[in-house]
Amino acid sequence: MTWLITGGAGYIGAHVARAMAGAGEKVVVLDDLSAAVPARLPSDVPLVTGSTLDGPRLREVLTEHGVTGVVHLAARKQVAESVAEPTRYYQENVGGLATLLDAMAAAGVHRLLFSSSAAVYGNPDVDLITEDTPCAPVNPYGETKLAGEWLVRAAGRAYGISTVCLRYFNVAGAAAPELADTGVFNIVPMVFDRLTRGEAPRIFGDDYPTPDGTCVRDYIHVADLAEAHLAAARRLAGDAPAGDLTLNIGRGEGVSVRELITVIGEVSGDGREPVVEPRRPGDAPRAVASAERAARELGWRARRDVHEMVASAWEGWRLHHGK
Ligand SMILES: O=c1ccn([C@@H]2O[C@H](COP(=O)(O)OP(=O)(O)O[C@H]3O[C@H](CO)[C@@H](O)[C@H](O)[C@H]3O)[C@@H](O)[C@H]2O)c(=O)[nH]1
Repeated sequence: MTWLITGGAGYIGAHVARAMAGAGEKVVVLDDLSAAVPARLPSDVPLVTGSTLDGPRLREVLTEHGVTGVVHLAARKQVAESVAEPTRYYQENVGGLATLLDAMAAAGVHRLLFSSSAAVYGNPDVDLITEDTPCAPVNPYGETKLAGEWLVRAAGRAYGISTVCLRYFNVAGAAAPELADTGVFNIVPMVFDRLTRGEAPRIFGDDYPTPDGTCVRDYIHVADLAEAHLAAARRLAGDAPAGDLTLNIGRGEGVSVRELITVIGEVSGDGREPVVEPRRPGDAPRAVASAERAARELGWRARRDVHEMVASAWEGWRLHHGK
């Protein structure tokens, strides 16, 4: 197998590229460098600069590198931006995927791993979200991921492509400091940012129907997530056809905002009391995966806990922000 990883120079992509290359898989990365740190990639992984919207370029890369499977992560992923610029999200996330699927069909590539999101579920009122929980996304970002899954399955049937869709829950941490997320869009870097400025962390609402009143999420270490990709890629490459698997990728364990901020205080040595602010529009009280199907289908389970996520993210934060 030779795997093309689209978006492979981004935060999650570089972890996947390293995990797959480190496990002996042959890997090529395609990235438009819009959110990339190319130095994240191992030196023996070729980096092709290009967009998944560019069909001729995609066909060229698939053919020239003898690609036999694709791990498609290239996408825009900010919820607020998707609300402000929905057409861009549909164009890049759904249009880019359609272009990629056409190129794969033309080049005879029959295996695809698609990066989806827990955002496809919206705000379901359940204790554990299974893959059969109805999908009802509440923002354009989640819609593009759900539409992407539909397209993946339809094209899989039409073109004979085996597919796996991985629905990531809340990704955090870093496998090495230089691989850390440089964006400040999710709770862990947002709290680090506040502490670095000498400000109290913010809790967006403490009147939710949860044990401590703050929102509960299923945080997953990006190194575990990368290992899930490796397991899924091997499943796709194996003799037993994968068909069209759809899997939650989480730990199956809920952690509240207040609990997470306590861990961040312990790790950073700055345990100042958070301030409670109004609820952030659109937040679900609880979003926790059932991780059973992934365990059954891939023999994969997350191994790293929240403390490890926060500690590794903090090392990366200190490297990038010179603290
Ligand atoms: O300073 C902060 C930042 C966040 N939060 C809360 O922390 C929780 C987690 O927030 P965030 O890290 O922004 O993640 P989510 O809103 O859960 O969304 C993430 O996780 C989803 C999958 O579960 C993905 O679809 C999204 O793209 C990704 O941003 C939410 O309840 C927020 O209200 C705070 O209380 N204070």
